[in-house]
Amino acid sequence: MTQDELKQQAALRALDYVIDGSIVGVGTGSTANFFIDGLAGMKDRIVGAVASSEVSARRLASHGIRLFDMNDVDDIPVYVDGADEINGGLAMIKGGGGAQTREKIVAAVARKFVCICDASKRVERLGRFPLPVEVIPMARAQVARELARLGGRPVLREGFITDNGNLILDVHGLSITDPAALEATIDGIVGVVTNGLFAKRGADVLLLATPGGVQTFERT
Ligand SMILES: O=C(CO)[C@H](O)[C@H](O)COP(=O)(O)O
Repeated sequence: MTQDELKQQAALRALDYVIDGSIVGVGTGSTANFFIDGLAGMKDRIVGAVASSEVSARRLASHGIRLFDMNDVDDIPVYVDGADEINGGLAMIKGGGGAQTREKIVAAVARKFVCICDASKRVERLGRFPLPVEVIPMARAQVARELARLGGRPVLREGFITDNGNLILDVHGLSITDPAALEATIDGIVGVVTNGLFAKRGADVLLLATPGGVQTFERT
């Protein structure tokens, strides 16, 4: 079974969590794309969706799914998104697609975060995947110095501008022993918009697609 087939299996299982008559929070990435395509098959049962990126918004719209602005929405029962890494406590690294800021905003409002992944994303310890940090352009060098002081090796994502008009520094080599503490520390650096650690607001449910089937894990 290919990685894409596994991603699709996890994504389609997440359709079971969609609540009729609700506005669905939708993530970004190749796994989220499979979810969007599946959601199209039940679009008459939902009110619409809020997207965590322009690219997901376009894909939702292409299926005729009604889009809502986050500022007009105060209840999102379920948010479905992928991850770059997820640990046993359902803390994640996200932002491989550079969308972590909007993803965090939608996830913050959502009552339930359903993470959809193929088995390669499940790790014992977060940090092999470089941590994406969204940075205000004029603060790039200053933030890079601070991240280096934390033991990381920040690398500018060349040619990439976020949906918010900012830059991404991908930070290699961080030792992430306490994801929530590091998330707060990095967010405290002046000029950082958000970082890709989702520990304060981790997933509530992980749908992990393995060759043997989709396994469900719930936050305890
Ligand atoms: O955080 C993300 C985008 O910012 C994605 O969820 C993450 O990069 C996983 O992507 P994919 O489903 O393509 O493996």
